[in-house]
Amino acid sequence: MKGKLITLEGIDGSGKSTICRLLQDDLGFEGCIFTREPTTSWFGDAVNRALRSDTDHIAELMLFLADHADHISRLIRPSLENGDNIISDRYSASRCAYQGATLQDIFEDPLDWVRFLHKGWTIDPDLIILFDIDPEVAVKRCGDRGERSKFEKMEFLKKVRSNYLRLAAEEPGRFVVVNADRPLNEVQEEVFRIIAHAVGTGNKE
Ligand SMILES: Nc1ncnc2c1ncn2[C@@H]1O[C@H](COP(=O)(O)OP(=O)(O)O)[C@@H](O)[C@H]1O
Ligand SMILES: Cc1cn([C@H]2C[C@H](O)[C@@H](COP(=O)(O)OP(=O)(O)O)O2)c(=O)[nH]c1=O
Repeated sequence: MKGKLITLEGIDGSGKSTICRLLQDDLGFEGCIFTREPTTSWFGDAVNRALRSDTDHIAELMLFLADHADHISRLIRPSLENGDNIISDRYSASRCAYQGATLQDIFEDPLDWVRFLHKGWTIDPDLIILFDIDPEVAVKRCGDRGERSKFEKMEFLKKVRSNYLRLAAEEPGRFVVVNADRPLNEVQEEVFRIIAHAVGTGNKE
């Protein structure tokens, strides 16, 4: 693999998509490929359909995994082999953190189980930027988005956040934890610097 894979992670409302848009608009990162999970393929459509209904949590996980497998074979692997750098708004850590929370009544350690399900076929990111924020702040930022999604409930997001922090603690070499509860320009400055350093663009914005 010649390119670098960088993923942006965090609870809903942590500011990932906003930073992703800013990265996409910045000339310093114009050589990067921008992508996301859930993807925009029909697998991603199926995932979004599951998210809008009361789909069984195991079934939902399997849809997320199918979307991930398709994402890897169609875009991630060929792009990395081609030497392209990739920035993905959510990736496998979202599954460990979110499904590690939805499945907590079924498994003793659902995070570990979900992580295991990726082994042997996924491509691990070179760098995971975790946008860390108190769910109270993130939910306030989302306004009425909070009413619509079952994933934007406070207690649930607290569990998701703690799962993310556990992942980061277990793999400190791969994760960078960014305090996302700061003015946008400060978060942007830090994230741009981290990514520029990782992909070697020389962009110091
Ligand atoms: N640093 C920030 N400070 C205040 N509001 C922010 C900040 N970053 C993003 N927002 C706002 O918070 C909301 C959620 O941000 P978004 O980027 O969609 O989060 P995510 O993609 O992580 O769910 C948006 O309305 C966005 O404009
Ligand atoms: C990629 C992924 C997302 N999700 C959740 C996080 C979000 O609540 C929802 C949709 O993701 P997304 O569209 O990225 O939401 P947001 O922009 O609000 O962060 O799906 C999982 O539960 N598991 C996963 O593997």
